[in-house]
Order: sequence, then C-alpha cells, then structure tokens
Amino acid sequence: MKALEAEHLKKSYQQGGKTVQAVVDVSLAIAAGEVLAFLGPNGAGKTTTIKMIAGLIRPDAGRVRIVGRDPHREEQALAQVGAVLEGNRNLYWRLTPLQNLEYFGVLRGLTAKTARQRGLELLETFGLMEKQGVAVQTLSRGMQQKLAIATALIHRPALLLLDEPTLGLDVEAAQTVKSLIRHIAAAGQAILLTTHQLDIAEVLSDQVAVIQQGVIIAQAPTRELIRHFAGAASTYHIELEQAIDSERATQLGSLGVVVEEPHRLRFTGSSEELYRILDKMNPIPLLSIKRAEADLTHVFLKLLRKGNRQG
Ligand SMILES: Nc1ncnc2c1ncn2[C@@H]1O[C@H](COP(=O)(O)OP(=O)(O)OP(=O)(O)O)[C@@H](O)[C@H]1O
Repeated sequence: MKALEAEHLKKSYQQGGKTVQAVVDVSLAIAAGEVLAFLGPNGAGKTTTIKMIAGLIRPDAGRVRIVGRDPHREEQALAQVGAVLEGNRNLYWRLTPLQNLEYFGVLRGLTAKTARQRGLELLETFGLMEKQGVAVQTLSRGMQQKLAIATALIHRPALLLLDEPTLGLDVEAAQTVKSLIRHIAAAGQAILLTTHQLDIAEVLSDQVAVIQQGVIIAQAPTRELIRHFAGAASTYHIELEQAIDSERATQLGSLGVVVEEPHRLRFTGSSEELYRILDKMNPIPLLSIKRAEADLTHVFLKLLRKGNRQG
C-alpha cells in the first residue's frame, strides 16, 4: 500500500464573484521511503494540493488516501501525516525546543513520557541538543526550520509534507536540511516536497511531478524525466583564462548563459548553440569545456514552455 495516493483532485475558490480554478486535475502517489518533488510556477496549485492532502481543505472532487485511509473522513488517517507548511512553522516561540516537541507529541496522542523520549531523540538527530533549553524565538531561522520538521515527525507519520523546506536558509543550513530529508526517507517515511530551488529538487527527489495551471503535466522518476526531456541538450561548464567583461556577460546572459563567476560560465543547450556562444566569446582564451547531462532546471522550463503552447 502506498503512503500517499491522491486521485483526480480538484479545487476552485470563489474570489470577488469570480471562480479561480486552483487545482484542476492532480493525481500523485508516493511509496514509503520515497521523496517526491512537487514542482510548478507560482500559483500553479501546489499549496492547495498539499492542503487537500493534509486534510485542511476539502477537495471539490477526487480522493486522497494516506496509507489507505481518507483524511477527510477518518481521523486515524491524520495520525499518519506530518506537515511543515510555508509561513506556518507552528512553533511556540516562548517554549523551548524540547517543550515544543513534548507539547505536539501529547497533542498527537503520545504519553508525556514517550513524547519526551522521542523529542530528545529528534533533538539529537537534528543537531539541536545544545539548544534544548532555550526559547525557540532565540534560535536561528535554520534551527527553527529543523525544529519545525522534527515537530512534524514526533508521532512518526508515514507521510511528511514539506512546503519550501529550504526557503530563506543559508547554504550550510540548507545542506543540513537536505541531508535530514534523505535521512528521514531512508528511515522509511514518504516525503512530498515543494520547492522553487530546482537544484535541491534534483539531488533530493526520487520522483518529480510538475504542475502547471492546476494540472500535472509530467510525473516520472527524476533521472528518467531529465533523460527523456533533455533531448539533444547538455549542460556545458566553460572555464575561461580571464574574467569576462560585463558587456559580454550581459550579451551571453540573453543567450541563456549563466555567469557563475567572471571566469566560469554554464550553459544548457545543443552543441550548435554552444558554437554560437563560443563565437561571441572570441578572443577570450578558453581553459576548458566540460559536458554533463542537462539539469532539472532546463527540463522544467522546457516542460512549462511546452505546456504554455498547448494550454
Ligand atoms: N484562499 C484562496 N482564495 C482564493 N484563491 C486562492 C486561495 N488560495 C489560493 N488561491 C489561488 O489558487 C491558485 C493556486 O494557488 P496555490 O497557492 O495553490 O499555488 P502554489 O503553486 O502553491 O503557488 P506558489 O508557488 O506561489 O506558492 C492561485 O491562483 C491562487 O491565487
């Protein structure tokens, strides 16, 4: 049995006398131990979908099953869900991390003793032990995010919903959250994750689902999706002997070249396009060009352009 099965979800909102079709047709499935990256542009319907899965808003049509149970009808289904939704970290600022874990544990039906024991285990796993006794409001944003995820795991749910888990975190904190997500999945929990940071989605996910205007336009194992949609495109890492001037950088930027550093560029496209770009770089001497598989960002943008043409 899958940790999550959502079938043909649909939801519209009434706003100012108009109907907004937020989710038109969304089906998703995640098995235990799998990470699904749920990607889409702003306003595509990701948060609305997650809220339907979490039992927070009722779908107009379709069904949700969490380990076989309907969160809109059976309370036990909600015992299998943990959620950290963007902008709602659900922590008590004046309480300590351990008190938060104990409080949410008891709220989720654990005994005070079990909640404390699991809380301490989670603080250990999440590297928050030394902060166990201070008020949450004094923790850094990265620590608060880690604590929010720990709190969502206190009742050991089969499914963890994470909306933008690395948003606003510095590189190091984002790295820690990334490895924690892999750690949680390795322990057998299913994770549904939304993010606009596609490099993070690429390394973390087993599967990707792309939503556009309320409809899933692609869903596949991550590597398979990239291979399938990359076509003739590759990613080229270009290293120059000297820094590129700003005028040329702007020119190359308009051709899709990413200037990572003044002497290091990245481009995803066909080899014909690469030659055109190299032409523009003349006479700056090249140090090296390395070719790699196209990345998820390239595939994502390509899918959206395709969806726009069809839609
Ligand atoms: N409570 C609401 N009332 C009316 N319209 C809403 C409401 N919530 C969302 N919408 C609309 O539904 C659509 C989908 O929004 P949703 O928040 O699900 O998108 P999203 O993919 O999560 O976007 P983002 O990446 O920007 O967070 C948007 O057009 C949004 O304006």
